[in-house]
Amino acid sequence: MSILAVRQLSVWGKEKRIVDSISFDIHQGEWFALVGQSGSGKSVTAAAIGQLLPPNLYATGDVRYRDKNIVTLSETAIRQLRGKRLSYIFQDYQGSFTPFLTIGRHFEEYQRTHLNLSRAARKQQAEEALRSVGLSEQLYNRYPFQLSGGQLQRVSIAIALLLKPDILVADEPTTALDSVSSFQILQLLSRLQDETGCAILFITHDLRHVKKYADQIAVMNEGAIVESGAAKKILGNPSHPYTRTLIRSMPTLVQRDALTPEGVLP
Ligand SMILES: Nc1ncnc2c1ncn2[C@@H]1O[C@H](COP(=O)(O)OP(=O)(O)OP(=O)(O)O)[C@@H](O)[C@H]1O
Repeated sequence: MSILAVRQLSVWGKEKRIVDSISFDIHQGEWFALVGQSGSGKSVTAAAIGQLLPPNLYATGDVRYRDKNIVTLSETAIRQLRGKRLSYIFQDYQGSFTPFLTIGRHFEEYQRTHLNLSRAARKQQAEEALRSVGLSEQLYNRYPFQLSGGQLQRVSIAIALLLKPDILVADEPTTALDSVSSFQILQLLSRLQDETGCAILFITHDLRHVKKYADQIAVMNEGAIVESGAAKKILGNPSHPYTRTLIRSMPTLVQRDALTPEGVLP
């Protein structure tokens, strides 16, 4: 059974339709990748799901989470859902932090909104969460500027997973990181997904990440989904010309695939 069922979701701007009646299902514990070139509508789709669109855009259609259309939930209801059941991490992790608040205060704000815990329990929970993403609990008292990009993205993951959501929306979470940090963040997400059983909606234009981690993919082009299904099948045998072009534009993916088991080109 799907945990999130997206049906005929469209996103409209003033002058045009940006996302064009797309449908897909995400199942419990699944890594679902939404892929496509820059500007194809991935981020707007992710934002529409949690009612995070900027004011000049609006969504129509159905996004079912536990039999509720969450696109039409009230502001209060969607706030409760976001964070508790549906969490987000973003490419721009810097933007998620307030420079003059410590890491601990960022946890606190989140905990106070969603939980009823004593101060000591909040601190203990935050320190455990920091350790779960491979960070020292000493970062609790530090300010965002004292952490590296990779560390800050780890903190946002720790906060996003604090309440054990059913779905984590990860919108290009590694784009702003160097390749070593990106690799570590993806490994971390994969481990935490195994541990928590959450589904991940992973937004990316990098098919190398998809190849390694995704169970299912949907390929977006100009606001529409042109092809979707099991990641292995689509990457191994794409049927849509756009998907084929996307795969061809990833030289390392093609080259690695083209190598024989001995590591040479046939
Ligand atoms: N606030 C906005 N107002 C008007 N148009 C917008 C707005 N935000 C995004 N768009 C347009 O919607 C389209 C899809 O943008 P979106 O950010 O979803 O693409 P994307 O596939 O996520 O790209 P990227 O990989 O570069 O993040 C683009 O043409 C973009 O210019």
